Amino acid sequence: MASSLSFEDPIFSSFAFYATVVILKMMVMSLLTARVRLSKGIFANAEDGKLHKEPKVTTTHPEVERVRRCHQNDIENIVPFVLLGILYVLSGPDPWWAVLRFRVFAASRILHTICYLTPIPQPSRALMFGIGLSINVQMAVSVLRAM
Ligand SMILES: N[C@@H](CCC(=O)N[C@@H](CS)C(=O)NCC(=O)O)C(=O)O
Repeated sequence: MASSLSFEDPIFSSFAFYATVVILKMMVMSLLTARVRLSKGIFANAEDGKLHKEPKVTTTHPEVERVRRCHQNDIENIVPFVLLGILYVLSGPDPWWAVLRFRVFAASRILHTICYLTPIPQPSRALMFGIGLSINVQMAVSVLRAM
């Protein structure tokens, strides 16, 4: 049965919740990057460090770049999740599977960040990335099969 993009639709309502959770998580990465920059005095542009005691302008600091890569990885995976998720909801998926997919995706992205920033040895991060990617592929296949 087809679903609709209404909060009264339980599948869309679940999607909206988990999509918002992962979007907020992704937005937090900007704040984390700023925090690492300020604590280390590392800036991407000369004008950014004007108020810092000992500013250093570089785009190769390992800790700053790690947070930035983590943010970039979120963008590569969470943007497709949000776009595919809308199409997936409209394709009328099985509610149990749909909610499970949204939950597993959100958990995998939160754990991916923890693995990246801690850092926890591989293949933990690769596994979390793979789980999230697999959910996106599953939703894409469901959408194509609904045509
Ligand atoms: N753009 C990614 C594509 C592959 C990917 O996302 N791999 C996962 C698991 S190893 C990852 O966390 N990559 C680290 C990253 O994107 O910085 C990369 O360059 O690694």
